[in-house]
Amino acid sequence: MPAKQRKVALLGFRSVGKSSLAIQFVEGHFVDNYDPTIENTFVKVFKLKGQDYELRIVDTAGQDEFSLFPSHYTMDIHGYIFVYAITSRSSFEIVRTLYEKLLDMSGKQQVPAILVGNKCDLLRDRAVSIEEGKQLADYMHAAFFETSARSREVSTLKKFVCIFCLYLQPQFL
Ligand SMILES: Nc1nc2c(ncn2[C@@H]2O[C@H](COP(=O)(O)OP(=O)(O)OP(=O)(O)O)[C@@H](O)[C@H]2O)c(=O)[nH]1
Repeated sequence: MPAKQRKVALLGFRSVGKSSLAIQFVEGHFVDNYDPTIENTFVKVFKLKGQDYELRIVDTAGQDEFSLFPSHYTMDIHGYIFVYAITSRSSFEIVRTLYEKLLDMSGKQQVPAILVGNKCDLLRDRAVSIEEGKQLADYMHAAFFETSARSREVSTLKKFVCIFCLYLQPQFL
């Protein structure tokens, strides 16, 4: 059976750990230094329930409320991973704005999305509660996870990739 192609985009504020999550998932290591992304695509091929998948992860540049939402992210993407850092209130608040911009630009009422609260290894610096994360995820009709690229919560990363590969709603494909 040929590999199924899937493409997801990582969206969120600057420095929340989008690249770190992608690198941890695809290459299996943590990058300590901060190197702002312009745009990068990671590819991972793997088997899930007997089916081969070729997953492309588009790592986007950090966005804020003033950024113009790049229109090409509204096309040819199977699902979106919105990332904030649990240590940054502003990174959490920006997610709703980005999500609304995406809906507005794509003309859709809903998109397949996962909300990820990253940096959960920094519990002492927590600025966003799990409850708030869940509430935002409900608003977005998204699955919700807290994770850490640093402490290798790879099982969590696998979980959300599985969601995109197996359970995407046909109407969005
Ligand atoms: N403690 C901790 N630090 C992290 C984690 N994830 C990323 N970082 C650090 O946060 C900084 C930013 O990480 P990046 O992965 O470059 O963030 P980004 O969202 O891709 O940033 P932009 O390219 O600006 O959009 C780096 O110094 C990482 O080492 C995490 O889970 N825990």
